Amino acid sequence: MSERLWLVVPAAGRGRRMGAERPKQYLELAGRPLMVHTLARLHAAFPGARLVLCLDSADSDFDSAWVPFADWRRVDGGTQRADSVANALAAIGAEARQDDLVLVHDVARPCVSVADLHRLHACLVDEPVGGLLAAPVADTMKRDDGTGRVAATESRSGLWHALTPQGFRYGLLRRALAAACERDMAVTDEASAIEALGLSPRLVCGRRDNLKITHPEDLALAERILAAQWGEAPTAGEPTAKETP
Ligand SMILES: Nc1ccn([C@@H]2O[C@H](COP(=O)(O)OP(=O)(O)OP(=O)(O)O)[C@@H](O)[C@H]2O)c(=O)n1
Ligand SMILES: C[C@](O)(CO)[C@H](O)COP(=O)(O)O
Repeated sequence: MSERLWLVVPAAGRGRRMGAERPKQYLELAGRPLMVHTLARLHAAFPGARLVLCLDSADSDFDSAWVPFADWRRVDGGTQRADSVANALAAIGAEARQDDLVLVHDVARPCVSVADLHRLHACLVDEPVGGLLAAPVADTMKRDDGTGRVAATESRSGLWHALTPQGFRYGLLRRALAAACERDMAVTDEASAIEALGLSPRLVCGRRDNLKITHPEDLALAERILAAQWGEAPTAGEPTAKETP
């Protein structure tokens, strides 16, 4: 299969659950804007990839000097995450081949390890359906009764947390997102759009510390994760040592 790799980074969210004065991708994390960490990790893993960065059209915080990729472009985000990703795919329609691999990674996941990125890519190179990084659920699962009390304990067997990146062939992913949009389906990740076509994306076991920064307390946790991954207090520059799980 083709070796051309596209990276789509949805970064057009407003960070409402974070409740900060600016979108969370611009908050400081270990001395740098959160987005810088995410882009640095992706670049460390795939320096020759082509990047498509989805940004809010009214974004005034972004600085193009943060982008380490030689081949990159900015596209406007959409109303939902899936709309941002669909815009990115439409923007590269004239260049992308149907079987090009597209990895979609949330800007809000700055702790993704280079080892996981490489493992996912290796698993997807000859995988026509595509797949995603995911982590098996480790806790006992409760269902609530709607009043704040437990209605039932659910089996965790076979349950996984969906992480990113999620990687699919360009043509398949574009078709899947268009079909989901036509059916007005709420898709919170790429895999669910592919599943709606009757296909089964591959689950690639990833590290649990590939945290999606969502709530205020996640920032401090992510700083500790980055420090542990680097094996030292975080400083400027590329994360290198102790990246392999
Ligand atoms: N219209 C949107 C909504 C989200 N995202 C991106 O999708 C990822 C996952 O979304 P989430 O964590 O929900 O981010 P926000 O939408 O920013 O957060 P919130 O839902 O709390 O507002 C983030 O990288 C976010 O920037 C996007 O590109 N376009
Ligand atoms: C894509 C994703 O990160 C997988 O866990 C997630 O679905 C996006 O988060 P959201 O909060 O639903 O936008």
